[in-house]
Amino acid sequence: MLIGVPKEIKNHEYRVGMVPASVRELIAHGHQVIVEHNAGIGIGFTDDDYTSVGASIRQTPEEIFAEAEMIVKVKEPLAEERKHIRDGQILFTYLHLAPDVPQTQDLLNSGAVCIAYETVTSAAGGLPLLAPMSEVAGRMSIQAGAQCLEKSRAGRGMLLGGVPGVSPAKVAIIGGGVVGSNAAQIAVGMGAQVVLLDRNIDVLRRINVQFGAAVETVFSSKDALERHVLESDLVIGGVLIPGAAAPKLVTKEMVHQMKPGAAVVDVAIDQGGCFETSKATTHAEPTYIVDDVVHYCVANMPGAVPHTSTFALNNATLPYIIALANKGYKKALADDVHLLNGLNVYRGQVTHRSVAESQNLTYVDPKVALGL
Ligand SMILES: NC(=O)C1=CN([C@@H]2O[C@H](COP(=O)(O)OP(=O)(O)OC[C@H]3O[C@@H](n4cnc5c(N)ncnc54)[C@H](O)[C@@H]3O)[C@@H](O)[C@H]2O)C=CC1
Ligand SMILES: CC(=O)C(=O)O
Ligand SMILES: [Mg+2]
Repeated sequence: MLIGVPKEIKNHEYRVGMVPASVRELIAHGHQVIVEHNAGIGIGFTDDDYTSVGASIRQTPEEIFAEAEMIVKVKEPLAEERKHIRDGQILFTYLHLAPDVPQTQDLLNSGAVCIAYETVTSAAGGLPLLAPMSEVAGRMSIQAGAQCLEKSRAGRGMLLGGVPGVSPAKVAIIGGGVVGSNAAQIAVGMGAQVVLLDRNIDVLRRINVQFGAAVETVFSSKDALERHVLESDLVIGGVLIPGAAAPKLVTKEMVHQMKPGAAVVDVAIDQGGCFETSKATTHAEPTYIVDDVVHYCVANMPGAVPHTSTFALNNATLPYIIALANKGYKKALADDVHLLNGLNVYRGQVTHRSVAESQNLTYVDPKVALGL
């Protein structure tokens, strides 16, 4: 198969879909790989690093999209990339379609086979291609939140861990999955007072086993959520209903009642965000203020640490890229129900139930769509 790796064009996005070591593996499997000029330069990989393992370089994204049978990316294709996606082409990347109507329409119109990293599942019940980036974003969320609490960012001017004789900041983490547990780890490490809310008791049990008394676990009723959000200096949003738009758990009124200079980091912004006041921001301008509350809502947080993130992501995606390339999409999807769960759009049809429901579109069972 001919596989194409374009350079990412989202604001301050320096990750790349495949590192040279992965390209080498695909070439060892008998495939061809074309890489856009300087696609890996943000993490120090030159064109020579790619050609030395057997890839060919193309100067423009147009050439990559025109030639490749499968496109391997990191972020969802932006409007100018979507113009190039072709009928029958495989697109393997994060998509986050539920809150993104224009992207969904363009992908439906393209006729492409669009497999979203974030809805691929695993036998263990997790989301193996989302997890590595959620680990990164969860850990970063506390770093970002700590900066938002600084006075220069319009924060309350509080140190997360306090100092002897002065209380630490209170951090509420909504959602105890991969983002939430990684955020808790860093917040505890920095000495904050940490409360974690989830609606799944098994998740709260796991957090309790992991952190003991260092993290207070709370069942996320409306009442408890409101109380802890209003009491906190920093609130992290890390909820997910796979494939669906994030539930708006923190209302405008709650934000209005938060302490002046408190901060929120809405990691779930890539699925639309779980604060009513959230709107996606970029690394160039990561924060804005609503009702004296600092909001950090960057939709590609791991892009800020592309070295760590690219390797973490590529370690997880490589086996699936190899399966798609070796078997072709039909057999790869037929053989692996977990990869099939990643199929969001198939040649003009929405094949993920939550995406379809989020946008009132007709859902077609992926097995029916593929004729399996
Ligand atoms: N902004 C960024 O750069 C990044 C964003 N993300 C996003 O972060 C979000 C969380 O991802 P993961 O931690 O991997 O998901 P996960 O599935 O591991 O955890 C989500 C948790 O949310 C909980 N939850 C769902 N509905 C809830 C509710 N109403 N109240 C309280 N808890 C609720 C679930 O029980 C689960 O424990 C996703 O939207 C993901 O796409 C992930 C990586 C990077
Ligand atoms: C998951 C995601 O949105 C990211 O890694 O950018
Ligand atoms: Mg206020």
